[in-house]
Amino acid sequence: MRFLKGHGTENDFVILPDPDGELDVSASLVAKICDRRTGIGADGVLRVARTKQSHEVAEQASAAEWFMDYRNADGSVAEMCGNGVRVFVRYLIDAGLVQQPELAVATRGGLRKVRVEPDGDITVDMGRPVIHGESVATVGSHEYTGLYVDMGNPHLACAIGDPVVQLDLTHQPGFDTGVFPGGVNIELFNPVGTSRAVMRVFERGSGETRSCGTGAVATAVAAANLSGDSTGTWTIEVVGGTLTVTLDEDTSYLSGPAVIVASGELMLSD
Ligand SMILES: N[C@@H](CCC[C@H](N)C(=O)O)C(=O)O
Repeated sequence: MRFLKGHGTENDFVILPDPDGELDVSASLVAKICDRRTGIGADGVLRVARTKQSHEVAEQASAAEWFMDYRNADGSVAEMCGNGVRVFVRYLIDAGLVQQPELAVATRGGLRKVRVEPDGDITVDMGRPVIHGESVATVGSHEYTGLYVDMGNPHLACAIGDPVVQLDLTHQPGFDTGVFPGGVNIELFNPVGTSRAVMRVFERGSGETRSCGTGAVATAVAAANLSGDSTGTWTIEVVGGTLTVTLDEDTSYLSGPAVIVASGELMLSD
């Protein structure tokens, strides 16, 4: 099985090209691939499939040739991955599968329009964030109140007083399973000056990662909400780099780098 490896601000992915829909990618195979000691190591897997051959998203086939079949490191599926879709498009361009700098990608969370910028950064129209109110995350003995933001996938973005760099995120933070029965991605952030935040994230299905695109947008939404805004451009500093989030009346945009760093033949099997 051919694979590539890429990352967006160090949120890293194994890419499995599957243009003819031939791969049987089970949850256990994904977990083996993502294992950082016995596999390739990644936060998730991006299977590159044709939308028309993918029954889950077949209704998007008239608008998007390619479907980003995203899996978390534990093998679970997720609706959307903001950094994943940027790396996915970097792969499509590098592989010569698309030529134009603007295209739509099918995801379980719906169609996402993507643009390759002249400087090489990749911008995704992430859709309109939906705010569902407040909930609480627990890290160690500390409780942090945050905003439940739906980005196609669920997020709880908490502004905290403690420096995020000092948090111990080696264990799953607590959350209200009544509010998030399917789990949640938890962002903890420190607002810094105007329109900037430093963020760490504990992702559903992957644990702490060095960046999360949907989480960066959720963080911008929560940070803007704290300052009484709903629009503007935010710089989100993540462990693996810097992402730019723009919120406007109707939608949100995520921009940042995305690179492919390796390719090879996978010798793992189920
Ligand atoms: N890292 C991603 C989000 C991946 C999915 C997430 N773990 C979930 O289960 O919802 C991003 O960049 O958005």
